[in-house]
Amino acid sequence: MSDTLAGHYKSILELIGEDTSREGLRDTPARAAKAMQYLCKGYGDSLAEIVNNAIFESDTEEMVVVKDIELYSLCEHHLLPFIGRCHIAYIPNGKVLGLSKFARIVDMFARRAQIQENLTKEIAEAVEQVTGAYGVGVIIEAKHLCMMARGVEKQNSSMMSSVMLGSIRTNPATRTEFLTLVKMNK
Ligand SMILES: Nc1nc2c(ncn2[C@@H]2O[C@H](COP(=O)(O)OP(=O)(O)OP(=O)(O)O)[C@@H](O)[C@H]2O)c(=O)[nH]1
Ligand SMILES: [Zn+2]
Repeated sequence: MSDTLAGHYKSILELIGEDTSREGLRDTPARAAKAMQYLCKGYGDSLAEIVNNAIFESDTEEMVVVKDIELYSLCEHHLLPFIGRCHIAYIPNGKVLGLSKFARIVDMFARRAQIQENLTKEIAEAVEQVTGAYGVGVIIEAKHLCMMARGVEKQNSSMMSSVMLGSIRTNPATRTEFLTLVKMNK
């Protein structure tokens, strides 16, 4: 698979007018293949393996927020990176999830070809599925290289997307609490 991918990168380099035998490019097809496989490694992950049973009993029913989780993803339209931060809130229902697992869930879905809206939804649904929480909220703020380095070339615009599920969706006070906690200390 790696060799096939490297072969395709070699063809791409030739098609853009490069000389693939020059010293600087000799290992580039193999490197690029490895990098692309890394950027897309989320396809190989499963939620159960990622979570690794790190779910703990707890009687807290107060909102937990994990914010500013960096994310690197690939826009599925141009295969260019979009880069940003993800904020996740949930209201536990008898169980809390190991802290690092939120970042692992973000990576599992970000490390694929994505659009931001679907990424946001997939993270929210995974957190809901794993925790059985009363409510889940996910916000992503990201900058898309396809809008910065090419196309409309807008350097300062960013995209915000959100998905609220359960009580965070239906209870306006809870939703406001999440938004307030995300904005704190910014
Ligand atoms: N909604 C959404 N759109 C995205 C995302 N990433 C990239 N896009 C958009 O996908 C669209 C693809 O539009 P097309 O007209 O098919 O492609 P294009 O000619 O390369 O578009 P331009 O970027 O406008 O030059 C563009 O408007 C991109 O900005 C994303 O995560 N969410
Ligand atoms: Zn794009």
